[in-house]
Amino acid sequence: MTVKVALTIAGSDSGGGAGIQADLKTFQELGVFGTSALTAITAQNTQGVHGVYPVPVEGVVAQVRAVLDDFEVKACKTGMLFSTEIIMAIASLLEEYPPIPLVIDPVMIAKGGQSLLLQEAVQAMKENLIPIATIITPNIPEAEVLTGMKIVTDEDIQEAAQIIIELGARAVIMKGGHRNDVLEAKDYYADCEGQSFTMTTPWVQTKDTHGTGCTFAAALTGFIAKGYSLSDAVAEAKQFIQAAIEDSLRIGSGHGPTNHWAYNRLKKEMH
Ligand SMILES: Nc1ncnc2c1ncn2[C@@H]1O[C@H](COP(=O)(O)OP(=O)(O)O)[C@@H](O)[C@H]1O
Ligand SMILES: Cc1ncc(COP(=O)(O)OP(=O)(O)O)c(N)n1
Repeated sequence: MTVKVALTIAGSDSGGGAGIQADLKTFQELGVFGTSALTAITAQNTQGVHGVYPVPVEGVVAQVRAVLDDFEVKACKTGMLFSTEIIMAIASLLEEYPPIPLVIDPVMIAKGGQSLLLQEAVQAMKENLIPIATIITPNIPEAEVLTGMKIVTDEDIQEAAQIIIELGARAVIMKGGHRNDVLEAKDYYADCEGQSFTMTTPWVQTKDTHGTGCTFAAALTGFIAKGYSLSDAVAEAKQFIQAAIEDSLRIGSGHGPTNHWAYNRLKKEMH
């Protein structure tokens, strides 16, 4: 069996629920060998982000280059990118290598309201990174920033998805975790070939949702690295995050992390 390798380019969450830590835990659970390039260190726990310390751009580039020069990376994910400089450097670096499926989680603001992407960097993300994305995974507030439109209804979600595809992404999944008006966790997938579908799971009443977006995008990246089609990878990632939210770990005093072991536990129970 050949081990598949995935790369995450993201920030560190000292609390272990989001960022690089969530990505690597998720890759591990999927049997994918995780490699990483840190863009920033955050002092973070379940109560919030207490400090952000960006890595110098040459350090980010050196990490990505070290991984890509040595491993056959099957899928790459970006998370917290923090600045225009880091975004531009990563976009041009990735173009030096043979194309790798690229999952962009356009991380902007943490649950506690702290900024993980400088406002001025949004334009660089739209112009330089989204056009090379295999799939981008915005939550509703991120999709509002990327499209400049207010998103309330299902029709708004579909319209915003089209705008994001027109920015150059091959596919988009609009995550529904920020919709308070629904009893279901509804995510909408659309791609540049005209395929679209909605994935719905029961809404879990919990405050332990720290890192849901990172974990979902990491699972998607892991399944792509394993060779799943984009639509199958999205569907399986949805199962992964649903299990991780349902089987809460109840650690920390604020918004606790999701349970990265839960998907495999559930699979074992089913067999
Ligand atoms: N309380 C919940 N119950 C079930 N699924 C949820 C819940 N909150 C978020 N999700 C799911 O978790 C994934 C991440 O969504 P979201 O929380 O919107 O991302 P982000 O962490 O980037 O804000 C999506 O698949 C979403 O539907
Ligand atoms: C280092 C780091 N990266 C990303 C995030 C955002 O994670 P997300 O999955 O969107 O979850 P919440 O922060 O919204 O709970 C982060 N917090 N830290």
